[in-house]
Amino acid sequence: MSYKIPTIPSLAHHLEADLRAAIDNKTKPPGSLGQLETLALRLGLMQDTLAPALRRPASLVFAGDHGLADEGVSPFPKAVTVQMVLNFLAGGAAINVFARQHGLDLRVIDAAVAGPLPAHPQLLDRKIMPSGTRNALHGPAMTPDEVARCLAAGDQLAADLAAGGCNAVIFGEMGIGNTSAASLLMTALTGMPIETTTGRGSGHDPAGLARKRDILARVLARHPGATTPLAALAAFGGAEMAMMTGAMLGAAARRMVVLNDGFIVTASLLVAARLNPAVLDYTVFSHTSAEGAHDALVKHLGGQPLLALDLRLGEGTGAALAWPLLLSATRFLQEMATFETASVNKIHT
Ligand SMILES: Cc1cc2ncn([C@H]3O[C@H](COP(=O)(O)O)[C@@H](O)[C@H]3O)c2cc1C
Ligand SMILES: O=C(O)c1cccnc1
Repeated sequence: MSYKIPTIPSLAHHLEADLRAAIDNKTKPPGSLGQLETLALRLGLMQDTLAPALRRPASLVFAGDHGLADEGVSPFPKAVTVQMVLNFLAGGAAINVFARQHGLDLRVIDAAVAGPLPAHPQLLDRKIMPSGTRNALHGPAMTPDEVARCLAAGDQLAADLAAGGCNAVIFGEMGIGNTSAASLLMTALTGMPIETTTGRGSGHDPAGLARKRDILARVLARHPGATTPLAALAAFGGAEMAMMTGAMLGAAARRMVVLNDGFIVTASLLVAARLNPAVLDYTVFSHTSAEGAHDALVKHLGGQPLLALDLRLGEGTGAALAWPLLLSATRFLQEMATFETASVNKIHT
């Protein structure tokens, strides 16, 4: 299987002055809607229009298991991945609640969940590895071919969503052990030390965190050559992360908004940005996670998160919570009166 890194179109910079003027002509002091103005401008540049609009948003939870979870890098057992996927399908997880609240179409993508799953209208079977990734302490988590298949499946997912009229993707994930994969990718690709890139994940105590760091240092030492994006994905995984990387690049290639989430989604974005930095032109950073490394990674990528709610859940919950702010950005631009239409004085005479 070969995967071609997609070309991502440049932002519509020719519209920048007109968008700025449209925003400044609304009945408010210039700049007073702060980051919402920046968002409105960026959405116009992404969509190549003076009237950006968000259509058929999709909330995607990419799920996969990690062989490294067998080493105890997570305080929770591997089985929780499949159990949580069933919970998503039953509508009982946090992301289900927020997706319902905001009218978001929720889909779970099985990239590598260890265990059979029932057919379900919200479940997309894209299983690349039926038992999850391999244990990165003993060898590569994935083969280069498995990585390519994940990236291609992610791209196809973006293509299918675009064909259905969707122009905004809300990224989320589920996979016990995937904060470890995220930390390993971050260290391998940025050079930041394991102490900086590794946190409590789903809730380690200090002793558990020390053990996790020790294991991750041993994994890193096992893969000294894994410093390019594709080599790092193969060494550390996970399949759900590689699929997100492919879907992010595919979404940006189709001028869709990439709504980023917490630590694991951002590590997948780091890989995407190393493959094609233009993906960041289409990315909105939804929140800063309480997982300490997230802040450092967002800064590394130059992101400006909308929310800081001390979330440390994943699933796309931070992105779903930020969604109405994106809607507000498009709606003030569409619906607010201008100084002229509302006969409001613009300058002191
Ligand atoms: C019940 C439960 C629900 C979750 N939903 C998301 N995560 C989050 O925690 C996991 C990563 O943390 P670690 O690397 O420590 O395993 C991922 O599945 C992430 O989505 C959950 C974790 C648990 C336990
Ligand atoms: O930041 C996140 O998304 C996160 C942090 C800890 C555990 N799971 C997810």
